[in-house]
Amino acid sequence: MHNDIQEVLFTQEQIEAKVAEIGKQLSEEYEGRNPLIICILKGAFIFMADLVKQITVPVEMDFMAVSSYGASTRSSGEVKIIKDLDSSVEGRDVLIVEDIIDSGLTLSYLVDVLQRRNVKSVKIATLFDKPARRTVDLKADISGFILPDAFVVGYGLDYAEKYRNLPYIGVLKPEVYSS
Ligand SMILES: O=P(O)(O)OC[C@H]1O[C@H](OP(=O)(O)OP(=O)(O)O)[C@H](O)[C@@H]1O
Ligand code: HPA
Ligand SMILES: [Mg+2]
Repeated sequence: MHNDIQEVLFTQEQIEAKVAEIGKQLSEEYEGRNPLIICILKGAFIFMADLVKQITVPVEMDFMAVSSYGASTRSSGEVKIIKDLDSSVEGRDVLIVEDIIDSGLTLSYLVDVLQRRNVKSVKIATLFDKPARRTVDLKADISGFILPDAFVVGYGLDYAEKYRNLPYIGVLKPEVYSS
């Protein structure tokens, strides 16, 4: 285990099994359709890569980069689009793939942006969810794991751009971000 990690919440094996389950569920849900899957960078890149391999219907993919945390463990409250989509979403069945929903600010902003671009439907699949931390009313259609109110890293999630490559998800030792 990495020295800055206090506790592993979900192991690589548990995550793999959950991602396979979500992939199966989405394949059934989108049977006969051709969804556009949007990966929210940077955090969702590992989940996206593992998830799409488990989806059996034809899909298209696009990527959007947003940021609101910077080098902090709290949302700045301002969601910045750093890279917008390459393709049009008008009339499309859109599936947003996200690593974590915490305050809900990032996704409530993005759902609003997509709806104004006249999508046919929009659904959210998140691997991790911290419902206790919501400041806006937002629910995912699929939530893989429910997390306690603690800042976590790994499997794409960072603190100040570090730890994204850990294959598990863990709680960071408080002294790492308070120092
Ligand atoms: O529900 P919220 O409170 O909005 O938090 C969730 C968002 O915050 C993180 O992104 P971040 O802004 O850290 O950018 P990153 O993905 O590049 O790390 C995470 O990847 C989600 O997109
Ligand atoms: O717990 C978290 N860890 C990393 N990034 C995050 N963005 C929102 N919540 C978190
Ligand atoms: Mg981040």
